[in-house]
Amino acid sequence: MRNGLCKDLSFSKEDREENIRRIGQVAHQMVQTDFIVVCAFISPFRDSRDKVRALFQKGQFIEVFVDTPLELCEERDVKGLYKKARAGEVKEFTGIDSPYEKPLQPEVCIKSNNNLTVKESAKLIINYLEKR
Ligand SMILES: Nc1ncnc2c1ncn2[C@@H]1O[C@H](COP(=O)(O)OS(=O)(=O)O)[C@@H](OP(=O)(O)O)[C@H]1O
Ligand SMILES: Nc1ncnc2c1ncn2[C@@H]1O[C@H](COP(=O)(O)OP(=O)(O)O)[C@@H](O)[C@H]1O
Repeated sequence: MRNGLCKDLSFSKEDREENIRRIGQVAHQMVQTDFIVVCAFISPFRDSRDKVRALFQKGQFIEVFVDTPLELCEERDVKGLYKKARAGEVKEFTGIDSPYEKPLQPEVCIKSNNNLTVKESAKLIINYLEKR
């Protein structure tokens, strides 16, 4: 999305809101035509997530919170961006100088610091889908 449909957007609060709004609209259109859509975006603002949720029928929108402490994100630092953010080379970086509002009642919460493998974490989502 950020390479295409949203490439005009920055990481300011307003642009992140617009990013998630567009993503929600596209996902909604796709769900209308019977796609199952999986989105993995930071979506740091509760209000933006709730607005997307409101587009869908009850039970159609499943919020998965991958709950990872900042220290662990920084330890993993897969792309070296936390280091750059700490050095002031990347601005408005989530968790450093841009906020993240934790979901209050996500359908699924995956604690990423409890030594589960990626596969075991994914299984928690599958379990939720199978049970409902
Ligand atoms: N300042 C800043 N803050 C947060 N993230 C940043 C920033 N700059 C770049 N990136 C990279 O952009 C990807 C996250 O974009 P999202 O569209 O998910 O963000 S948001 O939902 O609009 O907040 C994510 O990339 P991927 O890991 O490739 O998904 C981030 O690493
Ligand atoms: N249990 C786990 N759950 C999720 N990611 C994990 C776990 N253990 C290690 N990792 C690693 O954490 C990193 C997550 O990075 P990334 O995919 O960039 O996440 P995000 O886009 O959500 O920030 C990957 O390198 C992944 O292998």
